[in-house]
Amino acid sequence: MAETTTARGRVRLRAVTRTYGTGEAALTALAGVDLDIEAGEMVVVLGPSGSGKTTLLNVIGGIETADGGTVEVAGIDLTGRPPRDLVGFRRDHVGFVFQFFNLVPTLTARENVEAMVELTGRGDRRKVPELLAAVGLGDRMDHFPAQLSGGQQQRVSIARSLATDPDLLLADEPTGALDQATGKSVLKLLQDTNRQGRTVLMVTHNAAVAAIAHRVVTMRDGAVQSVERNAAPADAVSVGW
Ligand SMILES: Nc1ncnc2c1ncn2[C@@H]1O[C@H](COP(=O)(O)OP(=O)(O)OP(=O)(O)O)[C@@H](O)[C@H]1O
Repeated sequence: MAETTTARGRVRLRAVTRTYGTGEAALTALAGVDLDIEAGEMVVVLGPSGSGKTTLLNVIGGIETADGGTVEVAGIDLTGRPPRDLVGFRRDHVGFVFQFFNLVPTLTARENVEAMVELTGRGDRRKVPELLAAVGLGDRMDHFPAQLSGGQQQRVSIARSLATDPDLLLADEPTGALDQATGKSVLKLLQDTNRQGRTVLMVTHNAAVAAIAHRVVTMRDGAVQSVERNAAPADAVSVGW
């Protein structure tokens, strides 16, 4: 898999399509998406339910394959490659954050993050406590997910996604299950991550969150309806909803 250093964290989509099902049951999730994301950008994707936001994120993250068009992420051509062929791509380039955290309930916070290092062979197990401290969980590392609040669990999941040092962080409704104050602190963490140079692409229903983005992509019916640039992205702490 060839890549160049300048391409780290960059995304290029051309005429990307994705349909689920066939015949009368066919559902077009992506209907020809063109989108470029530059390395180091924070991009927020808005749009009504069913407009294709999650599918877009999954195609970029190599969790799903586009049926048509071209997909290039971090300088790697993913076009037509099935998810099973993209294990190495995901491991080396992408971090995922989900709405419901997806932590392993039988592992502590520290073990959840360590498991990612073990599974991928990337990152440094000795740095896991440092990572958890950086997301504000220095004193909760040995707690199990059920002993943590939703916001704390999301912090663990962000630490886990950063443990492999990804070029690109993909976050699908990361604040969707959190109250406002907790959600804001998670947003701040994602913004800090971006400010350290990592590309962040975040899907949300919450239009207020778009204020922190460099660019806001609005999806409708599987296509990009608009792309707007924020002249002065807001600090996550100042966002309210
Ligand atoms: N695995 C699947 N099988 C069949 N249809 C699917 C699948 N995943 C998504 N779809 C359909 O594709 C369309 C786009 O779904 P997607 O989840 O990408 O939208 P979304 O904008 O993220 O929606 P939401 O905001 O509700 O999460 C929807 O009509 C959805 O029902």
